[in-house]
Amino acid sequence: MAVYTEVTPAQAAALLQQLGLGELLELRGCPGGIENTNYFASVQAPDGARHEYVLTLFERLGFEQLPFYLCLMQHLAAKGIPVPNPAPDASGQILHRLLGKPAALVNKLPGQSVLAPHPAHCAQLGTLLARMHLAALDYPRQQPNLRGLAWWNQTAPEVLPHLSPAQAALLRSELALQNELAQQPRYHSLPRGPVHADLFRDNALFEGDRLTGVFDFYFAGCDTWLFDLSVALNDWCIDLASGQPDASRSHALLTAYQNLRPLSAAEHELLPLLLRAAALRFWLSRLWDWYLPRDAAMLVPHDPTHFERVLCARVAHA
Ligand SMILES: Nc1ncnc2c1ncn2[C@@H]1O[C@H](COP(=O)(O)OP(=O)(O)OP(=O)(O)O)[C@@H](O)[C@H]1O
Ligand SMILES: N[C@@H](CCO)C(=O)O
Repeated sequence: MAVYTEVTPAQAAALLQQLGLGELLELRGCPGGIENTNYFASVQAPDGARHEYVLTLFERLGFEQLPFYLCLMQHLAAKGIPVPNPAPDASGQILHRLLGKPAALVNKLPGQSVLAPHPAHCAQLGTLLARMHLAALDYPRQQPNLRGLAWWNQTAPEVLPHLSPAQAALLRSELALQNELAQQPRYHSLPRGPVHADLFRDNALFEGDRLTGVFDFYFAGCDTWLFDLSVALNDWCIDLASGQPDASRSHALLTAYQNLRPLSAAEHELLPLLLRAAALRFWLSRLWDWYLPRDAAMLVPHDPTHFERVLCARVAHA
């Protein structure tokens, strides 16, 4: 259960009152997630209707980074993209403070994650990803992807001492390749904008087979659209048992994405390298969580070897 900071019903009720949302009926600690404290809150609105919210206390992120993520969610929601919409107080503030920590209250999206997606699920995700990219084009705030190349370069030396010679060679050569790519004009020609950057299958919900929304924007940042697409392809379209890409799911996701936002010639050319970049990003972050846990009690690390296999598969297919 991801509750690192206990919130009492009275404390949650006071925040709901402050936001004018109504009376707290029930507060439940929320299972899943490794980064933040999450509670589900059932609320009776002043008009008597019952609404479900998610109360998040941010354990990793500070007050300075959060407006980028929360305002992006607000921007996308205002354009009809099914993402959680942070609730404002009377002065329009959507970043709150609870127990000294930054906090947000968002609507709870309906549905469940589909952890074994079929091509039809991937196609819906591809469509939504393209819609999000286009809808975020006029988002005015800037913040880099804080898990981008600069972070990879900074983090690699910390994890390298823990790796076997073969793993270290792979990490060094892939990092060198990405640093070289970042110098090239064709890389700088790629379209970019605010992107989710962590759109895994556990960050999307479906009701039956219908995609009802995506959430967890707390790794979002300005980066290439192709990187974001590659992150999604490396999760939704990979066979978890073998680490190998699944051709029919990849085709479905890419085709649906391109129906709304066709890839340029440079994007087609660079997709194999960005798939390697996206695999490297999550191999590195998982290695970092695995070997250098920030707080052992707080973090249940994901298995890094999965992304080592995905990276090897992407290198082999390149
Ligand atoms: N707006 C929402 N609507 C519905 N469910 C949500 C929403 N936000 C979070 N959840 C639920 O809470 C769980 C944890 O949320 P989330 O993944 O954001 O936590 P986290 O600690 O930031 O996770 P992660 O490990 O993915 O970084 C999700 O798996 C999901 O079930
Ligand atoms: N999606 C990340 C976790 C951070 O949200 C991973 O699977 O490594």
